[in-house]
Amino acid sequence: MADSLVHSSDPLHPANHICELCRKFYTFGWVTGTGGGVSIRHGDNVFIAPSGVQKELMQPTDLFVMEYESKKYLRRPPVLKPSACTPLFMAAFEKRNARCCIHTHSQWAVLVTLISEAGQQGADRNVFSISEIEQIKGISRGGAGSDEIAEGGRKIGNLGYFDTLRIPIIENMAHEEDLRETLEAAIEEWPETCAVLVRRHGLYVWGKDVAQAKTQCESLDYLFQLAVEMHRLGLKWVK
Ligand SMILES: CSC[C@@H](O)[C@@H](O)C(=O)COP(=O)(O)O
Ligand SMILES: [Zn+2]
Repeated sequence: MADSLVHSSDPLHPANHICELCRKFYTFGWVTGTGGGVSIRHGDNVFIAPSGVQKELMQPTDLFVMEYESKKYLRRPPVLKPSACTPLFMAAFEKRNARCCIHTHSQWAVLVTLISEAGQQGADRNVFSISEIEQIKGISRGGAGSDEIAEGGRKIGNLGYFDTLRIPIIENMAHEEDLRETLEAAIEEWPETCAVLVRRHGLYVWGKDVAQAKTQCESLDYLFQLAVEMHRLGLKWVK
């Protein structure tokens, strides 16, 4: 029974999808050296990678399956432990109703947290901000991604070219799971963000589905790399 939870010929089945995404993300330098990972909430269950493994070599049978409501594991591969990122993935699922959360160790993400820490791109060292770059339009307000205007007139959907993208930065801790409290606080404080940067560590980004989480992760990494190059050229991130 437990193995049937991860056996499917459908490439978009979460067990297959997580393995395929990690193989792809490895080529971007996002999940190398066992760092990073992907979790998908599908139906009543959450699919989670094991801890300390080469994410690019995972097989569907390596995955943990947790029942979302009860938080009970329906499938626990022998010997392995669930990813240390699990509490952080769950924070995105619980606080933003996300269906996919990606954690990268992107060097571009780390570099923008270091430049911000040095205060060389604006006074607030705990926020990455950038404006008037076309790729900003690839980022949703809060991981919603719809184009409607929410009740009460609060804009949702994606940011526009003339909007300033702001991503909160939290300080790294000795252990991944210790980041949960500050990550949750950042999600609460920044209702429009779909991501949180972890200083000297990487990025957590989520979406209403895998496609939105993936495309936002790609857009953010593009913006982080551009920001580093802009900094090198002495250009300001925010006009
Ligand atoms: C290179 S160790 C990286 C880990 O400490 C952590 O930051 C991470 O991203 C992956 O944790 P894991 O428990 O292996 O899924
Ligand atoms: Zn990490």
